[in-house]
Amino acid sequence: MSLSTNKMFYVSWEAFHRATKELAHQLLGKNYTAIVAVSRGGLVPAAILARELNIRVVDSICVASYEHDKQGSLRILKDASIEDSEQLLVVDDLVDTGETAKALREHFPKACFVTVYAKPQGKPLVDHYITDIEQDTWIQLPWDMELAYSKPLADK
Ligand SMILES: O=P(O)(O)OC[C@H]1O[C@H](OP(=O)(O)OP(=O)(O)O)[C@H](O)[C@@H]1O
Ligand SMILES: O=c1[nH]c(=O)c2nc[nH]c2[nH]1
Ligand SMILES: [Mg+2]
Repeated sequence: MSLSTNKMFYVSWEAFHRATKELAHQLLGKNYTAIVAVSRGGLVPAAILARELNIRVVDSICVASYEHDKQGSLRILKDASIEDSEQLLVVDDLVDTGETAKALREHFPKACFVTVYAKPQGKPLVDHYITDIEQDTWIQLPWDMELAYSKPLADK
């Protein structure tokens, strides 16, 4: 979905860290040996999961999506050098329409695909996620925001 919605779900750094650690709990003991972060949004949860699961092999796949192009088209700007396997975790911050996840699943068919947030349309494409978000809601991630003064209610 696009940012034209006015329903927002604001995520603080702490909330993001807490949710990603919860994701790490779900994945603990499954013996994943490598991570591919889906850049850019997947870089932050990938670092947290790598630390919690003690995974030291971390790579990235850099993608760009086209809004006006046909559905499902995703350009790979830089591929990962890690081979697809059942021990590979592919990490993104969120799944929305599922187009990114769909393309990456085709790219890494054996891997486990995880996100922190999932909207209904994209949910069937992820193996693990933590928080459900409504389809018409925009997730405001902490790296896209800054602290700002807020007027008292009485002055608004
Ligand atoms: O399920 P979808 O509809 O495909 O949307 C999900 C993707 O969109 C966002 O990335 P974006 O393409 O905005 O780029 P970024 O990660 O570089 O910010 C997000 O990080 C996911 O990768
Ligand atoms: O920051 C973001 N929030 C979202 O809800 C979203 N959906 C796709 N891409 C997104 N980026
Ligand atoms: Mg992304």
